[in-house]
Amino acid sequence: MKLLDSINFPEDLRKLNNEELNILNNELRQYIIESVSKTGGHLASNLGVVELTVALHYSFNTPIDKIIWDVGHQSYIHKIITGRKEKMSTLRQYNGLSGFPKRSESCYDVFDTGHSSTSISAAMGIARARDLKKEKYEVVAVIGDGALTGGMAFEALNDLGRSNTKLIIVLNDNEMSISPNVGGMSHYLSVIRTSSRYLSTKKDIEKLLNDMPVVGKTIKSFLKRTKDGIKKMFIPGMLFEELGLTYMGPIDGHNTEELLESFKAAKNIDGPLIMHVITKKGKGYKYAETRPDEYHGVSPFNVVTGEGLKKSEVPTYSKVFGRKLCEIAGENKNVVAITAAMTDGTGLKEFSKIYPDRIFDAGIAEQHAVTMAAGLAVNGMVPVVAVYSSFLQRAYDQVIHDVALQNLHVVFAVDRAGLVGDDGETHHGVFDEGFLSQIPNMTIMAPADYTEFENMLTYAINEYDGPVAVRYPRGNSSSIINNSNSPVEKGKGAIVKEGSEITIVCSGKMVETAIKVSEILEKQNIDAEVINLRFIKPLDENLLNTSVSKTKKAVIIEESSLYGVASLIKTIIPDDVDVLLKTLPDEFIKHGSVEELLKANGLDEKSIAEDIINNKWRMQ
Ligand SMILES: Cc1ncc(C[n+]2csc(CCOP(=O)(O)OP(=O)(O)O)c2C)c(N)n1
Ligand SMILES: CC(=O)[C@@H](O)[C@H](O)COP(=O)(O)O
Ligand SMILES: [Mg+2]
Repeated sequence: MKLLDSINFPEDLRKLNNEELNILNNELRQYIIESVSKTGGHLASNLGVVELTVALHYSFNTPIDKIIWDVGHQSYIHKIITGRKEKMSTLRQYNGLSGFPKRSESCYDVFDTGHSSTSISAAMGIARARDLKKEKYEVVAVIGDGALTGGMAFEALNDLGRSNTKLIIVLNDNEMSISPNVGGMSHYLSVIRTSSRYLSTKKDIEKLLNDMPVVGKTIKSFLKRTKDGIKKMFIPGMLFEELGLTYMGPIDGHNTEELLESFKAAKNIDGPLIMHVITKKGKGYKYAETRPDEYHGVSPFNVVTGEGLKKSEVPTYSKVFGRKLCEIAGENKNVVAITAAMTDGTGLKEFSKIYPDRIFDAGIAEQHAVTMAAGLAVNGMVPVVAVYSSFLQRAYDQVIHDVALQNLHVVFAVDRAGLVGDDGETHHGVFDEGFLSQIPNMTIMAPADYTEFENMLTYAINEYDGPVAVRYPRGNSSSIINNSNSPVEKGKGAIVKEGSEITIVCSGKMVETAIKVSEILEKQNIDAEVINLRFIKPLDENLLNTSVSKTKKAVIIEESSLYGVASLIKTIIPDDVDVLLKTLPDEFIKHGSVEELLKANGLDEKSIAEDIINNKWRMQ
């Protein structure tokens, strides 16, 4: 019988003594390794917060006291001990548990997260509402050192510091973002981490200073001159103190006793407090401990060897992007790459090794990354911003205000465009076609295969001048599309398959789907023409209207939100043409495999063909 068998909710935890808690922590760690080895997910981050999560739910009266998890990828332990242990086998699967906190899943999930650096702002809102309603409970934001590099976190700290709002921030510092953390804040935290003194509160410091035997004239005059100056020498976290928060730490995030004592002390400190907790990402699993970046997000793996169970020889779009950018940068010395803490995910690892001086990791700071790119462009460089579609949402005004308005040549490599699958609503890249199309001066391309992808990257970087985006999906593709090697010309699409009865309009990954649809239709003696837009903006209106004027029926297929480019295309098709829109609905798409989600939303080739055959047409 394992202790974990009797643990389902936090009240079960609170019956345990410290020794039992330590046993439970070990059992939880093994449980997570086994479970995530089957489902995949965010392993290293969760291994690093086992003791922290148990101590939080032990110390705070959840769900009355509220815990907000920044990003939320590290909330698996939280989910296990808040009634969802048995459901962990459904993690990130269609109709299963989300990989992030979801209010719809549990009252213990206080705020939905997924994108970084939102927890302090959300916690402040929750705490301010508490105070306005004269309610009494603790509000705790758990934020990682990576997430703390996000601009929103600084905005919230600035507001919090002088607000005197009772709020506890637990800074989970493991020196890692997905890759090793970067930036001045990360350096500042490392200075504190390495400080030999474990000073738990400011009061201890003042006691230390008052009891300090005053030795030597210099120290005495120095003491007299500025007590704060001495504090700066001794007290870690003065940056936070000067912002108006009480700093506690550094605290050993794997020492349950120290955590419990610290949380107990924290409850008695008025106003905003930041607890600097030191943890190890990947703790307790040797592969994840030694390679926390590789084990940040994992597919199902063999626990003994640490090896992934699924291996594909076909390179991903990200891999093809990184390889092509290295080639282009070898000839074009003005090319620089920019990432917002996603070097590995965007395929820039090779680039960072070959051109270490020509890549800039902004931290989890997409807004800064985009405007820095604008600065690089205005001063003669050709910046390539590699960014996931959903994370680019964070920098929408920067794209408009700092890049497009000045018509600067910034290249956006928009990765994870379209459904991403397991990460769900917060991470699907289904809005970028819409939100980028609306921006004047913006040009948008979507490759249908790797040949087209590489040609579009070369065109965007070396031939084009102005704001330009190339959007491409998560994962890999082995499709080879007819005409994909024809020269890239601004606003020019291509006919992939001639037909006479129906025009199928599509771009990117959907071109392969459209070809499969046309093959199903052919068996029903329906002759379809397939148009590969290639350019989402500007659209090839001539090609489009020539084809639809011939067939008088158009099916527009886009793996984007309904009110994206498909709706735009519909407005330029003549009124006498029947139009069928096959897009994602105007709602947030949950998690699941991409195949399941496409099918669930009628975007698999069979569903599209059936709609056409069943004549689900809709006049303008
Ligand atoms: C706006 C945004 N940009 C990028 C990401 C991708 N991302 C997810 S977790 C992560 C690193 C988080 O580091 P940290 O907060 O230190 O958490 P840890 O994994 O170390 O526990 C990043 C960059 C994101 N979720 N949101
Ligand atoms: C939690 C987070 O936002 C990232 O870890 C994201 O899950 C990475 O996505 P990919 O797995 O598509 O790189
Ligand atoms: Mg971290």
